[in-house]
Amino acid sequence: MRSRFHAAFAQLPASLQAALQPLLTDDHFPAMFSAQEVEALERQTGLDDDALAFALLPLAASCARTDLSHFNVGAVARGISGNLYFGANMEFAGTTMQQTVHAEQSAITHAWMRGEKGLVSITVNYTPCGHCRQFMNELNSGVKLQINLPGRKPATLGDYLPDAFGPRDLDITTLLLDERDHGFAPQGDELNQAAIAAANRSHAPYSNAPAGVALALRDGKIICGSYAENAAFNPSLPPLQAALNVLSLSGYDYSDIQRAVLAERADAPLTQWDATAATLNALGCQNLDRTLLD
Ligand SMILES: O=c1ccn([C@H]2C[C@H](O)[C@@H](CO)O2)c(=O)[nH]1
Ligand SMILES: [Zn+2]
Repeated sequence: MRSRFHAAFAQLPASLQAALQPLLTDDHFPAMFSAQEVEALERQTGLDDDALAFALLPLAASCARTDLSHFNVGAVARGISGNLYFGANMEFAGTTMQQTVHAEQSAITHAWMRGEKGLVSITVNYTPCGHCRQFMNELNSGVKLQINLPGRKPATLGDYLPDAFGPRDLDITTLLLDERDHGFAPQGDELNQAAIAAANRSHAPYSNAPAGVALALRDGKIICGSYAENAAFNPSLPPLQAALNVLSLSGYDYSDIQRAVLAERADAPLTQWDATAATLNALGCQNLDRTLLD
């Protein structure tokens, strides 16, 4: 089991420890459980869906990277597939506040990057900030998304974000987690193709500037991130953040990154290039290439 989990794991109920132990042995445990694993965990522990998600929060929160705040937020998203996905906040020293990934954004984009098509609920150990409520309002689950917080009755996004501004106000009908293919043809080596595939899945209806990042790790693994725009623009999540999120949740470190590729349109009104290069630089990676979508 990765060392990050040790302290949180030790605090879990004994029955949950026993059920989880065999699933956590790999240092690169994917920070998610399939519907089948969830069913087995519930059978072995007697916990129901929501109780299991709450019980897993300390483990999710232990994935946080909070050099600035030391305030670890954990989230567990449940997909319509029945899978559970961890999320945790990430802060990036040497960059800007704007690069921060919130735990709720982390769980949501994690689910998306693993192919989930919609979310049923999100369980969080602190009340979601306004930025996260707005980020969640981009999802195809809409205001029906269930939000579970410690000590509160289950409520919906609609309860937490009344009178919301969202995609419909800008006449956008393709929502976050909807299946999307921008249709750019694969080109270049495997890493370039992975970045293009990530860009093809990106949610960029406001700028029409699809973008994706692929990271090649020293062990040969490739991790991808797709750009997720938001109707309110600022809560958008850059493609590098989406990739670093999966990397970190999967038990890798920034020093495991060997090479990165950003895929974006040459003639797009926005570019991810400078921000991607700056953040990667701060993480000690200078090996970034750009592949142009056409
Ligand atoms: O809803 C919230 C509020 C804050 N944070 C994180 C962001 C930052 O890393 C730290 C302090 O705000 O907590 C979240 O993850 N979710
Ligand atoms: Zn937040």
